[in-house]
Amino acid sequence: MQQHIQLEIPEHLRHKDYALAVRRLLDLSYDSGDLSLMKEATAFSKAWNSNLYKADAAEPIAAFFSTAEELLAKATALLKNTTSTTTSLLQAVNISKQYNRGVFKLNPISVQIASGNILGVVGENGNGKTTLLRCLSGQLLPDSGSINYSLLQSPDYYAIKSYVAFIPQRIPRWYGMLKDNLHFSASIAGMHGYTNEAMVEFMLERLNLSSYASLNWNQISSGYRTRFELARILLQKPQLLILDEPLANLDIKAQQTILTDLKYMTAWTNHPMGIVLSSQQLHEVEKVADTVLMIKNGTCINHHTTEADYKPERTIIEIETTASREEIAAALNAIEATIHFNGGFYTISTTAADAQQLIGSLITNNLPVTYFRDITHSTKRFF
Ligand SMILES: Nc1ncnc2c1ncn2[C@@H]1O[C@H](COP(=O)(O)OP(=O)(O)OP(=O)(O)O)[C@@H](O)[C@H]1O
Repeated sequence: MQQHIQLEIPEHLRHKDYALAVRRLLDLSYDSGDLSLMKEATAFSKAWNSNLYKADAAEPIAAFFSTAEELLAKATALLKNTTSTTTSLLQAVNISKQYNRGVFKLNPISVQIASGNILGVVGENGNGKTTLLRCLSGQLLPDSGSINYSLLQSPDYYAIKSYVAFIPQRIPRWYGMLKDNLHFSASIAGMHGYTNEAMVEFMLERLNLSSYASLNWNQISSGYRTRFELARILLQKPQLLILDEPLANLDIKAQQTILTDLKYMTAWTNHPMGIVLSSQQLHEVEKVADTVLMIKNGTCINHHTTEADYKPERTIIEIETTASREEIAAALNAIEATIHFNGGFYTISTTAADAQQLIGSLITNNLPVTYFRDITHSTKRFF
């Protein structure tokens, strides 16, 4: 369970996870709903990112801690007694889709999405992830089945468009200065004057985009384009955010940052939201998704919440090692297991031991293991 944010921040400070503490203070200020506090938190984060709180490389100066504590106290006093509750946002039952051209068919799939939750849709290229996401976002009409947008009284095209935001893999280009586009979007969402200014500055800082705000589309990489689009969409406060392959253009560090940020964002009490994202990065998605749906050739082959309801019969691990198959088998001793090699790593599967016993056996026998992962509960076991 996610710790209450105002209790979490002192822990981050104590453990010297300063950058995370600053990001969470921004979240806390947003939850307070107080614009002037958000402005203060934004200024604090900007000062941090400009190294103004670092006299030398080692530790931040005292003003960093006093400002952080002051912001924390102000936000805590302002917070309404709200905890993020889970509300159903969308229920799709047996939706299917076939295009006029081609042979691809999305076979009947049912999904439910609630606020505060992330649904990860995983699968390899061309298996139907985008088709499903476009159906859920109202861009494609399914051939059969039904989609209920739970909080919408009359789900016409415009109502669905403001309820569900869809960020495609290839984002249409923006014209002009990036921050001007954000001010424009905020004003369409009804934010003017001081509110518009404060919200755009906040969103830029929260997504670590402030130093790129005066650039234009051609001057930023595709990873930053995704983040700018995310900032633009968040200013419109959709109930449901659907992202198609948001990790595709990001390096591994940026992938992890955006996934944790998305997880934090679903817990914003000031703007509760559900998220659906598609990806081929199964391992990364599993770390943050509450539910993972795997699609193969247009069919959902696995749909599970991660993962109390799944009782595995076999233990499955994958390892990377320079040892041979024979050496692995010898190191496993009496544990009867099947060993597969895919050219990169070995997959070991057994009903006779748990993951600790397997890896314990390999390590005790001095096998040089450079990577290990227990995939017993992972969707990866279906690959
Ligand atoms: N408008 C269309 N008309 C005909 N076929 C289409 C159309 N859009 C997609 N397809 C086909 O449907 C199949 C599934 O495509 P889809 O984009 O949903 O898969 P995906 O899992 O998102 O793949 P990727 O990861 O490559 O984006 C593919 O074979 C694709 O060529």
